[in-house]
Amino acid sequence: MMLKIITIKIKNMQNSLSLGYWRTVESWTFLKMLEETSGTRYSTARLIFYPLVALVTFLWIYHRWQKQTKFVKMGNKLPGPDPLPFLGNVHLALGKNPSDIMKLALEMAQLYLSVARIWVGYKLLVFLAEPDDVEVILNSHVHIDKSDEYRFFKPWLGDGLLISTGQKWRSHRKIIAPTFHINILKSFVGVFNKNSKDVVEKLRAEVGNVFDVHEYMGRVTVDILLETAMGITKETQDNAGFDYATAVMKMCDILHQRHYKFWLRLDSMFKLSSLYKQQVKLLGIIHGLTNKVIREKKKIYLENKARGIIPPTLEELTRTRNYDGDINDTKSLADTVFQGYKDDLDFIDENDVGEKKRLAFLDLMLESAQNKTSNITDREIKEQVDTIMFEGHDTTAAGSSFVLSLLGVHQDIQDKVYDELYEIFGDSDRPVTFADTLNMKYLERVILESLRLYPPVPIIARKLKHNVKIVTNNYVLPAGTTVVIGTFKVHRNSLYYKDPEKFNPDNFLPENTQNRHYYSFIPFSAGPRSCVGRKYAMLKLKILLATILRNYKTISVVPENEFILQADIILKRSDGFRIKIEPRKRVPSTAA
Ligand code: HEM
Repeated sequence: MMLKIITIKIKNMQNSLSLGYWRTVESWTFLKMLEETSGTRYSTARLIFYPLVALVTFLWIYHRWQKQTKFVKMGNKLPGPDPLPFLGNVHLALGKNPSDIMKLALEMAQLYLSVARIWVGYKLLVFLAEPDDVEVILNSHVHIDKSDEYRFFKPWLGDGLLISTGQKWRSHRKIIAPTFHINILKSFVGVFNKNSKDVVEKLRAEVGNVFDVHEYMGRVTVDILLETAMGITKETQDNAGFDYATAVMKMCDILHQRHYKFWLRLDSMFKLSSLYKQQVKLLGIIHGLTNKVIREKKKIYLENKARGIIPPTLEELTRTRNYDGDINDTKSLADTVFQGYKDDLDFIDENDVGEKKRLAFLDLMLESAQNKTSNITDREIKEQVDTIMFEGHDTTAAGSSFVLSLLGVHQDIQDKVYDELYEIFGDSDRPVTFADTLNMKYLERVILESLRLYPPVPIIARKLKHNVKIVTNNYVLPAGTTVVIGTFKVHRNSLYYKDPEKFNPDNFLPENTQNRHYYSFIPFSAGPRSCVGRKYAMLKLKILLATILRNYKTISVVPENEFILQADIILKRSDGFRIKIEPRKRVPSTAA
């Protein structure tokens, strides 16, 4: 019915447009007659009418031409709401805030199921939610180009790994992926522990209060990244970490506004807005920190080099060694769940990095640039540092905040998590070891289930270079289409999850995962462009959450169906991750 009304409206509009055109022509002809009979020149009127007629004619011809092009014809074969001339479906998002947009996206998802297309002007966006279709795109080595929208990140992340493409992306991924090798990650366990204990201390001030736990998670994830990925110790950090985390959150909000307020998509319009001024200021804070980090690390590197202390080269660290039977010991539940991703991370782990010496991501990049083992420039290093700091921080901050709020709602599940931790640690306060993390099987299922229902990266977008046939109805997506993979929707498919809206960690019991479509669970994306930080994130989340949950019980002040989700670059709750905490007594949940 609604569609019918919209179609009639469009037809009326088209009629009135062409009527408008003829009226303009009639008026102009009338003006000419008047000029000829009276001999007077209506120059002002001419100045207005002549360009107006030209403009209306041009727009009309352009619209008719666009409608006839193969691209538009192919796009219109896909299911989706009827578009308006020139605007496409932009009007659907007009005047909506991020929470309304999320609601609208979910309504559209209900209506169009597996494939939905919308037009933003004459730009075609196709939303995919079927794992078979998602696999066609993500598993491809051809469709690796990010969509145009990622250009909004450029002033911030430059050509970092997240947005670069082609040879540059390939060569940089080859340098960066090994810096997340499991042996290097194991050496971060101490830092994860230390920072997790710090946050437990800070949280003591909140006992009895209702507070937004995301603020604490944002801060601790930045601290951990500075120390692990950048090699900047806590003692040398100042308040910059907090300012950085706040600036990142505000930047994400600006970028998000540029996605859905279509006038801000134009650089010229954006530069006139107050948001641009804010962006310049925020980038000053963000780049100020990354520049400082790189400057200091480079100085230390050169001083060490002068004293003959040279870290091993990347080649030495990633030297291939025969499989020695040691690998299975490091495999966690998540590694089994993600084994179908066919990315380069497992391959790297199966090739030993040699010495298990702690080397930060930034050390490795500096070392490889200094030793000329790669062509990476100082500027490129900075872009990668900005990318890792962004990708590595906000995602895990949201991920851990969702787990803590969900456990606050589902007390029975929290009891099971705590009992597993009690079984591993008893009433001791000892730090978590890497081996302990392999025994946190239930906690791991809770994390995976939380990533399923509330994936921190709710959409992934690619721009197609060629026509692509997908599995659903053999639809063909034309070259130039922006494909949007709605992770949030993919994860809530009743074909793969029995009660898809229900928080149920048993969805990740081995018997439930072994025959499931790999692409029905893609919180870290999949294929050649999957998240390089996946193993880092899972290890960090386990240690951080285990440490918090050994010390506190979390209580949510709102039920899960009242979480207000915000369609942002990173999925968040616009009502805040409000919880309460109570100190734990360090006895099994039944005794408590
Ligand atoms: C729960 C935590 C995390 C989630 C859910 C997550 C998710 C993702 C997703 C979905 C992508 C693909 C984005 C796209 O194609 O548009 C991605 C890419 C990426 N992630 Fe993560 N991520 C997490 C943590 C991390 C961490 C801790 C790091 C680094 C320390 C990291 C570094 C990256 C990088 C560099 C890329 C770009 C990879 C490429 O294009 O080759 N991520 N992540």
